[in-house]
Amino acid sequence: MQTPPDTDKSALRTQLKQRRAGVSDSQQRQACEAIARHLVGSALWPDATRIALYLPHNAEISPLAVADAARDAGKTLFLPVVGDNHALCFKAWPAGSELRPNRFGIPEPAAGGPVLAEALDCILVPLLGWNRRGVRLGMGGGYYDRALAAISDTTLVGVGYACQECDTLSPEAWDVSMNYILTEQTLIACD
Ligand SMILES: Nc1nc2c(c(=O)[nH]1)N(C=O)[C@@H](CNc1ccc(C(=O)N[C@@H](CCC(=O)O)C(=O)O)cc1)CN2
Ligand SMILES: Nc1ncnc2c1ncn2[C@@H]1O[C@H](COP(=O)(O)OP(=O)(O)OP(=O)(O)O)[C@@H](O)[C@H]1O
Repeated sequence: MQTPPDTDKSALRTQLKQRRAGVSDSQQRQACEAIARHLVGSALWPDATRIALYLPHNAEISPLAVADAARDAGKTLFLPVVGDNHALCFKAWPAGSELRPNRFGIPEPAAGGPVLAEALDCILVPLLGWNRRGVRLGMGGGYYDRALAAISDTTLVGVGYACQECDTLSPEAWDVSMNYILTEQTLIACD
C-alpha cells in the first residue's frame, strides 16, 4: 500500500482542522450530548467498566457528557498522560481529583500510577480524520499509535465529527484501527 508523503498528511490535517473549526459552539454542545446518548444506548456500554476518554482540546468533540454518564453508572474513568519520547499512558480520574496541564496545555491527572491501554475495557480516542474502515488521523505525534500497539481485548472507539470523515485516508504500517467510530450522528462498527 502506498504511504502518502508527510506533506500530504500535514495538508490533510490543516484541511480537517479548518473543517472542525466550522462547527459552531451550539453544534459542539449538541455533539457532546449526542455522543453520550449513542454510546450509553449501545451494546458496548454495559461491559465497559474501565473507560479512558480525553479532555477536549481546541474544537474536539467533548466526551464530558459521556464522563458524567459513566460516573453515574459507577464506572472508573481514566485520562491520557503524555511522557517523553511520544509515550502515552493513562491515569485514573476520580471525580474532583487534581489535574495539571501537560506540554500542550491539556489537563492531566496529577496523582496516581500509570495504567497501560491493555488494562482498560474501552478507550475513546480523539480523531482529526476517520473512515469507515477504522483508519484514523490524529494530531501527528504518534502518541495513541504507540500506546495502543499492544492491546488485544480493549475496545477502541474513535470520536470525531461526521464532517471529519475522509475516504482517502490509507493506513500506515503502525496505525492501529478503531473498532468503532462515534460521531454526533451515530456509532459506526468498523468493517
Ligand atoms: N484532547 C486530547 N488529548 C490528547 C491528545 C489529543 O489529540 N487530544 N493526544 C493525542 O495524541 C495526546 C496529546 N497529543 C497532542 C499532540 C498535539 C497537540 C497539538 O495541539 N498540537 C499543535 C501544535 C502544538 C505544538 O507544536 O506545541 C497543533 O497540531 O496545532 C495536542 C495534543 C494525549 N492527549
Ligand atoms: N508504534 C509506534 N512505534 C514507533 N513509532 C511510531 C509508532 N506509531 C507511530 N509512530 C510514529 O509516530 C509518528 C506520527 O504518526 P501519525 O502521523 O500516524 O500520528 P497520528 O496517528 O496522527 O497521531 P496520534 O497517534 O498522536 O493521534 C510517525 O512518524 C510514526 O513513525
